[in-house]
Amino acid sequence: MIFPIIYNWVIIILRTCFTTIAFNYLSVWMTLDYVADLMYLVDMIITVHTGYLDQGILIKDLAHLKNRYLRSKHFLRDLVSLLPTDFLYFVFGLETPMVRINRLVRIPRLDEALDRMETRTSYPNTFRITKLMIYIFVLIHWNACLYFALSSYIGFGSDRWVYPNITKPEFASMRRQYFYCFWFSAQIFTTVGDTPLPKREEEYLFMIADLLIAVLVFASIVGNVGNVITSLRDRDNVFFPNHELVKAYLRSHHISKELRQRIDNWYQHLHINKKIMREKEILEQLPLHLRTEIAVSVHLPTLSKVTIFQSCEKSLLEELVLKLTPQVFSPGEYVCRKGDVGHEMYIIREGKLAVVADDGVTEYAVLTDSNFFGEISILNIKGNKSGNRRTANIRSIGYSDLFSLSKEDLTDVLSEFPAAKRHLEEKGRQILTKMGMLVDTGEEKEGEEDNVETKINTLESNLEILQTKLARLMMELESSNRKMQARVEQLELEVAALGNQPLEDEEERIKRELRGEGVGEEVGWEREEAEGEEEEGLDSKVKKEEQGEDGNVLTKDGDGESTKSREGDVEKMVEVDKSGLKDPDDQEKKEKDDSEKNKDKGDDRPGKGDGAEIELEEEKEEKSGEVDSEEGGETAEGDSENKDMKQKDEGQTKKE
Ligand SMILES: Nc1nc2c(ncn2[C@@H]2O[C@@H]3COP(=O)(O)O[C@H]3[C@H]2O)c(=O)[nH]1
Repeated sequence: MIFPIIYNWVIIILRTCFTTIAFNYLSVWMTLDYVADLMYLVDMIITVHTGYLDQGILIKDLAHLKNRYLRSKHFLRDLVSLLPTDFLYFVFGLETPMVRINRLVRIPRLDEALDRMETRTSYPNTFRITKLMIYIFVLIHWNACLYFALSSYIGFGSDRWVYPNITKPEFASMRRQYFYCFWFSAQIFTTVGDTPLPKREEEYLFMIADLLIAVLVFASIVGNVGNVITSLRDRDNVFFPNHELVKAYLRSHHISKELRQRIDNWYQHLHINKKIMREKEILEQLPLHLRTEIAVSVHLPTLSKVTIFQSCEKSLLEELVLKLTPQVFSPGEYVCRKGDVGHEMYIIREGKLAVVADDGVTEYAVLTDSNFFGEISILNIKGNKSGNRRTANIRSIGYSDLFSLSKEDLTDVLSEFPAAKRHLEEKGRQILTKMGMLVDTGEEKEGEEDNVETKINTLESNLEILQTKLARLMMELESSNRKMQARVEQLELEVAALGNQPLEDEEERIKRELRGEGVGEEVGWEREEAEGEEEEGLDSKVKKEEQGEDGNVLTKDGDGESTKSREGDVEKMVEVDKSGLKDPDDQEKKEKDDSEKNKDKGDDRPGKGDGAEIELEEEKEEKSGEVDSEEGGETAEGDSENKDMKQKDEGQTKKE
């Protein structure tokens, strides 16, 4: 649309005012006219098919788009600009191209096109200046055309102000006519003041209008050019630090000429080699992902040449690239000095640097592009005698273009990429060994540390096992306490109840009772109930602990070995606990066995009616005897078992 609109704006007025030009190239104008019209038409079709965003969603439905366009004011404007006014040629003749004046109303579309170009172009300032030049040209061109038309109206050569007589050969040519008028018009607008004085009122009016345009419109256009130039300078200021300010500062503080010279050279180097120091600031407004992409495409080639980063994953490089700060060092300048505390490491982007002795002359090594240095003092290498202090002086030989990476950023990145860390440390260790600044216990210490770690882990798991055991033992203790208490209470009751019986009988009964032979149904049952309750409680507790949430309490730490060993422990403990708890079937079986045993033995203890409970009691006692003897070894069986139990019972009674 830029072409047809500018064409119409320039040519229609030209052809209207300069009739010779219009007639001499009539066929050209006619062709171009209809090409421009065709473009106007195509533009309308394209506009109908151009989707738009509605709440972030691209609307592409043709019927909807058509409807929207037909209802918009743009459609009216486009339609007016394409009305076939050319038919008026038949009325006014071909010498009146003014009939096409409606083509000019498409001008807003030109603005739109230029705005879009401005946001897309990589050279916005050049574009802005070009746009302004076009506007100025069109303005002067219109003025020139009108001047010629006015001169024609007043009469060529009738006074000094108007265009000279075109019958004179030197003013007759078409080109002369146009150039003269354009020059005259430009002179008025720029208010150079070298124009002939107007003679007639029309001439005065023309001059007044022109001067007003010059003051208001032209001045604002020229002002815009000024803005463009200022923004160009601002751009430079953003790219490069403001040298003028620094210069003024140096002068006001009477800085030595030599230092000032060095600073000037540094600035010159930046400008000549287009070194941009404020990258971070410039790209700050972009979202992070775009910034990363830019930084990666700009700096990745340098980074991937650095040995330590060659084998690194892209993600590490991407993380790293955003943290790099560009720095430029001048010839002879020290990047770091031996003994200083290290805060950052450096990657050489371009330039040469020397590792120099303290005398500043002896060079131990020269570091070039894609090398790095300054890592030793920030890596906390074990056994490094110099700690966090620089181990060497590094001096820039020429101008050096470096990337610096702060200690914090490096630590952050390396914590996620241990391979790169090892590589860096290895290189640092090599240098330190060469210099004799590494305490060789570094490796052993590492081994020791590993050892200590394993020990701590084992201790921790053992502690857990012990805690579980302790919990179980505590529960058992509590349970036996309760048993004892119940028993004592029982005995007290019995003593009270039998208070009136003869002392000898009483004594005999208590003795029997203490031996665990029981005194009768009631007591036996009571005791059994109490114990049963306790056992049930304990049983469920043990089961709960045994199973835990996932069916295995001891798999919590995910350590296979320790889990296994602890499982063994649990089994033992469960056995221990179960010794006091009976499975009903087992109990029945055992009861039978025991009664048979008693029969065989011809035991004179009370028969089934009285003795069943007492036997149960005994069994329990037996089991608790097993608990006690569990850790000691095997449980005794048969008679010996009973004897043992009796002894134990006696012991227990004594305790009571
Ligand atoms: N000490 C020493 N440092 C070197 C040598 N070559 C390169 N360097 C680097 O110089 C850097 C000086 O600062 P650091 O001690 O932090 O880390 C050092 C190394 O990265 C060398 O031969 N000796």
